[in-house]
Amino acid sequence: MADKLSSTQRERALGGLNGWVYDEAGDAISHVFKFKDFSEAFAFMTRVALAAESAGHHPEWSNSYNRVTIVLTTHDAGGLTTKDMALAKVIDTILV
Ligand SMILES: C[C@H](O)[C@H](O)[C@H]1CNC2=NC(N)=NC(=O)C2=N1
Repeated sequence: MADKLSSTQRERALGGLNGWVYDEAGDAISHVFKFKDFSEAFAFMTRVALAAESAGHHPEWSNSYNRVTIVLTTHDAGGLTTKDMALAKVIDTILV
């Protein structure tokens, strides 16, 4: 199982991501994505779902019309790990 990140590791990893924010209470990172419409939002979710499944690491997320909120944390470890940072990086690349 992946180890929880130290605050130094976390800040360094966050610096390499695009627009993710740290939630201290949940020891998680989150990002609210906005799209043109539901179709675009759901297409994004489909791509993230496939990437998550192949990584064996899954987001907590919600969707409302053109908005997708993603929260990443590692349940098995009880907080943020490299798996969350790696999935966030993949999600960033899906967006471009
Ligand atoms: C057995 C399986 O790999 C684990 O249950 C994985 C699946 N996806 C997961 N996703 C997340 N976000 N946290 C986990 O601890 C986790 N565990």
